[in-house]
Amino acid sequence: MKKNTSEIANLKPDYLGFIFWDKSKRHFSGPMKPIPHTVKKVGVFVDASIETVVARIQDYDLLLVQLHGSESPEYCAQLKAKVKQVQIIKVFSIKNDFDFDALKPYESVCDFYLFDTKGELPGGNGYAFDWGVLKEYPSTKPYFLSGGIGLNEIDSLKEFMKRPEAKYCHAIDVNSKFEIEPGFKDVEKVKEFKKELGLKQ
Ligand SMILES: O=C(O)c1ccccc1N[C@@H]1O[C@H](COP(=O)(O)O)[C@@H](O)[C@H]1O
Repeated sequence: MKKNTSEIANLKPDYLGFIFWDKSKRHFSGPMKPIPHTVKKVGVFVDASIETVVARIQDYDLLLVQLHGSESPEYCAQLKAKVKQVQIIKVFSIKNDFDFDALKPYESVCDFYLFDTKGELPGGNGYAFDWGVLKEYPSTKPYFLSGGIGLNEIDSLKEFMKRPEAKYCHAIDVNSKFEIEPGFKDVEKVKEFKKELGLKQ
């Protein structure tokens, strides 16, 4: 599968994700080219064993892991105990509404939340959820906003960022809406996205 990770890394995003779920069209394996040291590497996993996650962290010097499956709070705590320096992003998928009580057991065992759209796949579904749901966000933990975000969402993103519920929005996560084909991103589109949002080029 063709990938242009280096070109995207050269745009200096804060984070760059590598998908280690082997059923994904974007599954990453093999050698990883060096990327700018300011770009934090994130490993994306779906119900992988702790041993597998630890092995990938060591293989690729991952600084964060993004857990897209039904990983329990105990799983997160065990993982954290093994790799203390690695930050954990626990993903929650939202359809029309969301019971924020589900976050409570994760408050002390992960570093970030990520809100994605519930779909057929555990991630990478390519469509957005109604961010209005986040009006009820009860936590002060920083979160990633994700799920089908593309150039068409620029205006609504700008509106969202003005709302109180965006206070703890730490990063905007993009994926399939910027692809020419799975795993191969459109560099010009990503540049445009950054420009439209007033982010450093
Ligand atoms: O992209 C995938 O194939 C994937 C598979 C399994 C788990 C997560 C995956 N992608 C992540 O999903 C979110 C949302 O992506 P999209 O914008 O809806 O395409 C993002 O964090 C991807 O890295």
